[in-house]
Amino acid sequence: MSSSGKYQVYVTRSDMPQCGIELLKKQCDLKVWEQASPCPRQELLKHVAGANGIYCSLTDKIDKELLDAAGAGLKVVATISVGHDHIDVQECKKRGIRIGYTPDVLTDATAELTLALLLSTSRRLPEAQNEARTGGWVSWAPTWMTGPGLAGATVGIVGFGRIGQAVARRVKSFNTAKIIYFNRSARPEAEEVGAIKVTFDEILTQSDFVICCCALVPETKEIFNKTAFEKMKRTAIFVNTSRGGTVDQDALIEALQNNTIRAAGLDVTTPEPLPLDSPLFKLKNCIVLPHIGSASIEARNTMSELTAQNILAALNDTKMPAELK
Ligand SMILES: O=CC(=O)O
Repeated sequence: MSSSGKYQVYVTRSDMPQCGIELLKKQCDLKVWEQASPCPRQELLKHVAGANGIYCSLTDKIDKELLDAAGAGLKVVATISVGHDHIDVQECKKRGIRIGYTPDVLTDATAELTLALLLSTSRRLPEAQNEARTGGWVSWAPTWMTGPGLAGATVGIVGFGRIGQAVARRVKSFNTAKIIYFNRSARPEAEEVGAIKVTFDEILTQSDFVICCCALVPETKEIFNKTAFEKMKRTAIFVNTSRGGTVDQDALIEALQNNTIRAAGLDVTTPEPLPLDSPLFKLKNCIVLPHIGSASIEARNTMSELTAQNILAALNDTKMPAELK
């Protein structure tokens, strides 16, 4: 606690949506990294000292070293993200530090972005816009700027949690022929959209569109590797809105360069930001977005409020609205 008798919360960047920050201010003393960019590691280690709560984002690595730097008074780490691969969950559990995250409230936004990326990639929107702007649009042409449609296609979804399901519901409205999914366990929600559980190999070999929506855990690290891309149809479109770590990126680059698959739409990469000299930026058959899956105004505001509510609940030893168990 600070000298005012209030809990101290460290906020790792200055541009967190204010609605959450205002909630916290009413009850806590806030220290905020002064820049609208990730707090550099050494600064972060210094600034978290004595904090009872940390409001962080997916760019902050919350590991043993950071927890040590915060000290024994730390009760809660709350991330403004649904993904939590940046947090050493076991280490937090061991120390009795509770973890807050933001499931559900970003599901629609992320599913919307996934569909936007899917359609932009298949129908080549950035390439087409570039042609229109730079004189490539000479006349309407029957085979120019064509790409595969979703109607009649088989769509494979890897990871059938909240976001995978929301993607499936949206995809279905495009009159797809079949939706298949790969997930650790069968999901009853699949029935609603007629999605069928298959093996990972079946996803690869049968899908016209392969969409990665799974969490990054040891079992999903680089599941999209050279072998996986080679099993996909040569006409397949690959979309990733989960984490860059699910993909062996060099293998993907090779698959795109050699037309082993048709195209890829990526909202996530390794590393982030993706260096400007990455071959991915040079490929016409690849769209790279800067990790904006949840970036609807509404979702980001709600995520910030939920992050604040998670912190307040943990500091008051009550039920957190979204605690990672
Ligand atoms: O990637 C975004 C999130 O995990 O919320």
